[in-house]
Amino acid sequence: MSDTQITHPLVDGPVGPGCKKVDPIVIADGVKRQFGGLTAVDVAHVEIPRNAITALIGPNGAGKTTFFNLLTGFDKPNEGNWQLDDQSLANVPAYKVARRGMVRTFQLTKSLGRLTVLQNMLLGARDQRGERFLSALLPFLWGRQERANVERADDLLRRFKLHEKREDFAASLSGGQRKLLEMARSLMSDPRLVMLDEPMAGVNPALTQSLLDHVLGLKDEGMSVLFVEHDMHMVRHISDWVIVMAEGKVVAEGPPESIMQDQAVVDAYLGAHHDTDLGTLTNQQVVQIEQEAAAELASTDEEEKA
Ligand SMILES: Nc1ncnc2c1ncn2[C@@H]1O[C@H](COP(=O)(O)OP(=O)(O)OP(=O)(O)O)[C@@H](O)[C@H]1O
Repeated sequence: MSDTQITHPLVDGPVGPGCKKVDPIVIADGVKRQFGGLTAVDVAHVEIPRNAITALIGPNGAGKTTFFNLLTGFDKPNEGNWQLDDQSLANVPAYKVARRGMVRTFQLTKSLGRLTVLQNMLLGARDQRGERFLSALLPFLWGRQERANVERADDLLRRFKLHEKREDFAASLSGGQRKLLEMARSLMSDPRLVMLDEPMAGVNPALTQSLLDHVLGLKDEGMSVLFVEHDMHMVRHISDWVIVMAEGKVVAEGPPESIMQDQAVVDAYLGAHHDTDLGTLTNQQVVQIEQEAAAELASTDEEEKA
């Protein structure tokens, strides 16, 4: 495949794995993470474009989540460097990475489910002055900050149509509403780069469009987005750029329309089933096909018994 011939407005030079971007927000070099004998991540060089929506895709076990965890300080690499704008983030703990503007959504776990929606939002605030020594001595500072945080939380909850649920336990939200809350919470700290981990997982079709619109809205507000997703519908429809990982490495990158045709991507995803159209087979369709097959089998069984 002649990657070297292709150019793109986001890219400085030829398009291909590890290509330089015109205006990168993140640059990572030589990032490696091993678990025992397994090399989960081995990224030689990758750049994330600014003010664009970038999808990180790849088969199960490709190292996407591990790479996410490394970039955001939730895990430590064996080696490697990366920076957000001019600031190196290697060995910076997760809470400081978030303060510097790179925020990842984190799942609404059981314990967070026992907090209200509003309390969850306040957990995402950048500057929890009430916890600081000086603020403990000067409680009026705390009060002012707290009010500002609640105001911001309320604004975001209105925007994400969760305001009526403000005082409800987060555990009572539907799968899609949880995803919206996770996204809204990440915006509490005014990030420059929002990292979304499988934003479509468990979201029913009624909320899909709303979620997609919210992600597009982040870009309109000047943020950059990096998301991990298996749902090819989402990847195809909202991403400006797609990075493909397999066996810990970046094996392809490019705009969605051309990446879906790329032989390395087809190989990584589909193995021998090359003639399946990657772009049209979404997770929901796979579930539907499986359900139809199960129903078909059940009815065949019934007929045989009769
Ligand atoms: N804490 C860990 N201990 C040992 N092995 C791990 C650990 N975390 C991840 N791995 C391994 O590292 C590899 C990459 O896993 P990772 O979860 O990053 O892949 P992924 O691309 O996100 O996969 P998926 O799409 O299934 O979520 C896998 O082989 C996985 O089993």
